[in-house]
Amino acid sequence: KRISSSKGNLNLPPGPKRLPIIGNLHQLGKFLHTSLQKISQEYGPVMLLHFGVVPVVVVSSKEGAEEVLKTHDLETCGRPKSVGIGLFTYNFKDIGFATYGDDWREMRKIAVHELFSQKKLKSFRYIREGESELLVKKLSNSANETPTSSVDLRKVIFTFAASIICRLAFGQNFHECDFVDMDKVEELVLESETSIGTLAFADFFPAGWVIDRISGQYSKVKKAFAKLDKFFNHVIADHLKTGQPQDHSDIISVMLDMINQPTKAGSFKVTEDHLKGVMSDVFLAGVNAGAITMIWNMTELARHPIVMKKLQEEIRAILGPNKDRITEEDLEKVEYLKIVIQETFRLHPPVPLLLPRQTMSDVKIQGYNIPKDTMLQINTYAINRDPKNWTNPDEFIPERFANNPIDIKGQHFELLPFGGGRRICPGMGTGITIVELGLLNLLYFFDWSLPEGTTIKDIDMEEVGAFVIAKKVPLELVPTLHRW
Ligand code: HEM
Repeated sequence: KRISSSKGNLNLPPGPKRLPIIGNLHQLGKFLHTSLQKISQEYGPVMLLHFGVVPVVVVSSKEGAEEVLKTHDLETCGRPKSVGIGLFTYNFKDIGFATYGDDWREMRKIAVHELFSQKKLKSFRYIREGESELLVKKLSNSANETPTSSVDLRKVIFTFAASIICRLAFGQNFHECDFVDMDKVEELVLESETSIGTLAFADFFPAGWVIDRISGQYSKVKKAFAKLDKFFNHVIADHLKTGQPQDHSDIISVMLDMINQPTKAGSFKVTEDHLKGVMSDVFLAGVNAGAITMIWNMTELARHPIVMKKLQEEIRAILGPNKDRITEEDLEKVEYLKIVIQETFRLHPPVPLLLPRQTMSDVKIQGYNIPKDTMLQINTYAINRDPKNWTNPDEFIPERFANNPIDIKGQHFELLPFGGGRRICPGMGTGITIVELGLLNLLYFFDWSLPEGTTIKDIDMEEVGAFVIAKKVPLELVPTLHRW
């Protein structure tokens, strides 16, 4: 659908000139968030581009984000239907890419009730604390090796995040499970994420599907999806095998029950696609974003030894020496850790463009007319580094958040790592707890150094990803058990 100002007197946002068919695709580099940040520095905080023939309005200011996510939340909380995304979302039957409406509302309600409510958050505490102890045990073994060697923190952290998410959402204890190799879980997540990126982008090329098939991309994508789908089938089969229909202990059992229940004509009917759609969201969004957040935190700390030292001294002074284990009560005490995480979210928002929105009626954003059915992207990466909002925006300075009311919960539009409005991340509480608990364990029990012969300059900061942006090169650090 084209948007043009020729009909009526629409005050459309400015934007770079586009070419026929490909629109502005040729002006976009490898990463959308950084390319769009650069273009917005020339064309302003609300601009109109064309991805192929699809018009896209990009918002890169705090004020614009507030207008979209607060003032016009209801008019803008649709999701564009990218054909490619349909595969991994089981035909948009998930939560993240579901069209705004009754299905989305029902699915989100089930997820909040079964996964994210305060009650569930409390009752899953033993899972998170237990997995943290395993994390410490595993790293202690590496730290005790002589000569000392570095660990691949990406692997360790992904396994930690995946074990927690899969136990609380899928009721699956991966340490005792024979159908998934925990050491390869990060491969499964990252392959799927890359595939989703390929698919989402292929949509914008007029002959995208054809090009993809020729280049072999599509077969890779299909393989990644088949692996993920097989994993979900195993989890479901496992639930049916142990089948205790009255035991509503996890979201899978609850949804399986709903699938089998008769429903009144016209009312919402849960199907296997809905179940797998939610599994896909939880597994990919939950594991990936949480693990990546922890990795970026450890990366920035490794690059800033003074901050690392201050943080570890503070944590150890507050918690006291020789603790056997960290509990979630400890999280309340470690203020400096919270602001380090906040500053890392600012510099490395794991989902820099949030998920795309779509206007459901004509709206005005920052005085510009945005017609119905227009795709909207909020560039939080650009907002997070906007000198109008932050001094020395490219520097890692956690102290900027000390005695500062700005938080990450969607009410402060200059910092939106979990998005905002009605499509705000429902896993925010779970995500924050996993990240804080994992980092607190890593930082209380271990001292960290760079592998021998390397310096801070060798830490590679290159990014990779589509919707979720990760550190490309795994982070290798040497753990040493802290001696009191
Ligand atoms: C540090 C961890 C996490 C970060 C940074 C994060 C970030 C985000 C962001 C930015 C969005 C898009 C919000 C928007 O469009 O305004 C989102 C949506 C979503 N996230 Fe998260 N997330 C995290 C953890 C989780 C976890 C642990 C889960 C589930 C287990 C989860 C499930 C979802 C779902 C289902 C949506 C779609 C919501 C909707 O469209 O209604 N996320 N997340």
